[in-house]
Amino acid sequence: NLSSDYYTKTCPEFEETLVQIVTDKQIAAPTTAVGTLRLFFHDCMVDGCDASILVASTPRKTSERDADINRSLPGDAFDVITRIKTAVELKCPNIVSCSDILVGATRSLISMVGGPRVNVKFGRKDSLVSDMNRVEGKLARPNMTMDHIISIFESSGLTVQEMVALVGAHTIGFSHCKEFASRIFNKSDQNGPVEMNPKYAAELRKLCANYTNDEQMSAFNDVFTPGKFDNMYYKNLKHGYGLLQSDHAIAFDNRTRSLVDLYAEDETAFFDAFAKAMEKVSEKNVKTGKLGEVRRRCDQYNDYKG
Ligand code: HEM
Ligand SMILES: [Ca+2]
Ligand SMILES: [Ca+2]
Repeated sequence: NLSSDYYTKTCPEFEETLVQIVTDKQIAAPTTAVGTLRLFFHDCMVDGCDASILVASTPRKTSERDADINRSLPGDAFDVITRIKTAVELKCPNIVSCSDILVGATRSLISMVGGPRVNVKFGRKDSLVSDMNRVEGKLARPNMTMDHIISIFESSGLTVQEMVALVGAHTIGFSHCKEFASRIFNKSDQNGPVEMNPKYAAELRKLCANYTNDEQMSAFNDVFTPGKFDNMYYKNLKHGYGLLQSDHAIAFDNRTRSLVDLYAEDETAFFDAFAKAMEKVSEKNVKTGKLGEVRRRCDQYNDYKG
């Protein structure tokens, strides 16, 4: 039921408005792209792309966005979606869903930071549910085993190949020190033939020396080209510049190594694979028809009584 011209008749200004706002926001706040890409991924892995992650908690119910793993999602990502929704509601009220806005914004931001053109379709409805308890087990964590991480992607219908391509998103953005502290402060989880580059590890120890007091401290996921969507992430892994334990591990696991080699050699192969996998993520399990609604506010269901 999704289509690329879903809003052509009902909201012809949707795309132009979205691109304008996304562009202004990314220039004013350059971390918008990374935050929005992660927000998209965390929405879509939990019950499909349905803006379940945008709903605010109420005194009665803690929503997805307050699940532990989602707490670090940056405000700028939520903000760009709110801005687009507000502008689009003025032009065509009650037509464009929040889930379509999140998907469209992510697509535009990826190409703004140098990534591939992703062809996304529209027509998703927004969820009638957002529950922090639905998040557990659907998103991988950096210190999980490769078996566990693969099984999480597979239970969402994603292959090992798609997983390796999607994690290439770590070519941009940051991770807080606590996400990789165990790797740099006690060498407990080095599990590849290549260890973390010692100079890199020393720099990270310096950066994160005070991380238990200063929880905001974070490092670039891709130390060489942190703001550019390219295939540098895969090149880094092979030389011990992977930041998270999970990043490092995919370069040396038998099931994933050859794909890392391919994407490190051939950026076009990575871009094609990333775009295809992202399209798949954006379409799986989406709600259409009566299974959802077009929210008037992205952070509230339409029947919200306060
Ligand atoms: C093995 C699977 C994955 C694991 C274990 C993982 C884990 C993480 C962690 C721990 C962070 C740091 C969060 C923080 O400290 O604020 C992060 C950041 C990020 N992740 Fe992943 N991730 C995975 C896959 C993905 C995928 C598939 C995507 C998107 C398609 C993605 C997109 C991002 C982005 C863009 C950031 C940077 C966010 C920012 O700078 O605000 N990740 N990831
Ligand atoms: Ca969702
Ligand atoms: Ca990069």
